Formats: sequence, C-alpha cells, structure tokens
Amino acid sequence: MPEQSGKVQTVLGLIEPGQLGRTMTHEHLTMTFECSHVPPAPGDEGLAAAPIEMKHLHWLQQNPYSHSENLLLNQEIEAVKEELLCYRKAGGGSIVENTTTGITRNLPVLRKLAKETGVHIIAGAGYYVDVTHSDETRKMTVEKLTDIIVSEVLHGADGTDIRCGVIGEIGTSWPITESEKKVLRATAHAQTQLGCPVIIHPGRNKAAPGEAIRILQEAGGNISKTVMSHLDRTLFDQQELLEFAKMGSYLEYDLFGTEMLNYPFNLDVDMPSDSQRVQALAFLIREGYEDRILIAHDIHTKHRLTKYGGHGFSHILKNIVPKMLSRGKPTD
Ligand SMILES: CCC(=O)NCCS(=O)(=O)O
Repeated sequence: MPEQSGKVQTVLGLIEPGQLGRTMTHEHLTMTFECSHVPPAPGDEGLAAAPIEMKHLHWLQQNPYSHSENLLLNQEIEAVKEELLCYRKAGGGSIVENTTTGITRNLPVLRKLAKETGVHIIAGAGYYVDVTHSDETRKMTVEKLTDIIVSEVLHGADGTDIRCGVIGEIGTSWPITESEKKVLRATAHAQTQLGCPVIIHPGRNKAAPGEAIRILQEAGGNISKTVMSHLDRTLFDQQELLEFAKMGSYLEYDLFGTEMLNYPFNLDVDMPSDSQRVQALAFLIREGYEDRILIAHDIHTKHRLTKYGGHGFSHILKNIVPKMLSRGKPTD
C-alpha cells in the first residue's frame, strides 16, 4: 500500500505519525453492546430498567452490563462530541476507535466527530467476537474474510468511502471458536498485505492472549505490530505476564477508570484498581517493556461518560498521568 506507507490513516485521510499527539489506542465513540447483556440479579430488575440517574450510579458502576440502555453508547453522539473537545483541551490528539463489525460501527459518525472536534480518529476493520458473527460471516472462507478486511482499509467500509486505519479490535472468546480462528487467520493475511497494526480482544482466560498470538503467528502475522488488549482483566501473575510479553506484541492496559467488585463476565477475576494498573505498568517498565506498553479507557457504555458521572475520555491525561509522575521512575 504505497500511498499509506509510513502514514496514519484517519477517517479524514492520511496524516504523518508526528501529527498524532497523545493517543488513546483503545476507545469506542459510538457502538452497541447488547451482545454482552447480563441479566440483573433477582430483585434488581427495577434498577435495570430505570432511567440513568445519580442515585443509581453506584449500582450502575457495579452492574454496567445489566442495564440495557447503558449498552447503547450510539445514543450519545452529542455527549461524546463534548467529551472529545475536553480531551483536546486536556492535551489529547488522537483516538483509535476499536468498533468492528458486530457492535455497530458507524463510520459517518466518526468522520463527523473528527471534523467537529479536531481529534484524529482512526477506525478499526474486521470482526468482533463469535456471538456477533452473522451466518454470512460464519460461512466465509479465510480468503473472503481477508478480502473484506483489506477492502475496509484500502477502499472504505460499510458501504462508505471511509477507510479504516487499523485491523481491530478482532474479537476472540475463550475457548476461541472456529469462526474466530478463521477471522484471526484472515487478520494475519490482511496484515501481511497491508502492513498495518492489528488489535486483539482476548477471551477472559489467562491462556487466551498467548493462544491468539500463536494463531496469528502461524498464519504469518507480524506480532511486533499487534496489540493485545485488556491485559488488566486477563493476566495477573507476574511470571505469566513476562512469558506473554516475550511473545513480542504490544501490551495494552485499556480499562483505566473501570473499578468494580464483581466482574460479571468472569467472577474469578478481581478487576484491578487504577492504582494496581499503574503498579503493573511500573513492573513491566522495570522489566524493560516501556516501549511496548499502550494505555486507554475502552469506554463502551454510557455510564463512563462524564454526562453520567463517569470518568470520561480525559481521565488518563488528567488523573493517571499525574499519578504515574508522582510515583517517579520505577528505578528511583
Ligand atoms: C467492545 C468493548 C469491549 O469488548 N471491551 C472489553 C470489555 S471486557 O471484556 O474487558 O470486560
């Protein structure tokens, strides 16, 4: 792809890497997450159906996936626009928007947001997890899936001329399903043709990141240009984290701002606090992985927007960066 080589492809066109500024590599600006609805606990049905209000905020923070309306981030375009203007004021430059096929990607909205806020937005190509794959997707060969992903980057996606700039987030469950394995192989083949970055959503099991990387590797993917997302809810043991880091992908801690007691998708997981995320990053830096770390908020529900009392897209720049600086360099 000679035209794009060495450039960043945003929804408004190509820019130089030097124009990116501070970049959140894993966010969603418009999407739906009904595929991950969790039925409310007995007795909570009323809360789950009530309008989002301050008095319910704590319940919502603890049960974000049990409130159907909370899963419709696509209804909040104006609020997201305000947030992006604040993000720019806070020093933000770019956002990688990870919404792929299956969770209602909306490229015209991304283009409008980029035009109206001045934030560079890079859209994601490819497919989310198996439960969102259509029958048509399941029937496709790896070659057909590859052609679609390549076309989303070279020509535009979803019937528009708006081009994606990365592949991902590519969704995988645990265990990884046959349909997801096909998409992973197609992702690797498309990356070989395009040379662009890949972003993977691993299943909720400590073996999931390594298994996804192995499948990409066997299909010829470039692991040094691959991002493993959501490590903060997936890999906890320091030795296992180092074993994974040696495989060579970028290591992404992208759930900053998410603090919940019971992680409903895997009750064995203790979701870390932001302080624990910062400690995990300090550990990786001490071990020599400073240049392989990426961070973001992965906002994908309404309640995390400042409109609803959430932390918003500027939380890392306003709160986490000062926290990191207050801890100094890990060797200090
Ligand atoms: C679409 C957003 C997404 O998949 N976020 C990850 C949520 S979790 O698997 O880490 O709970």
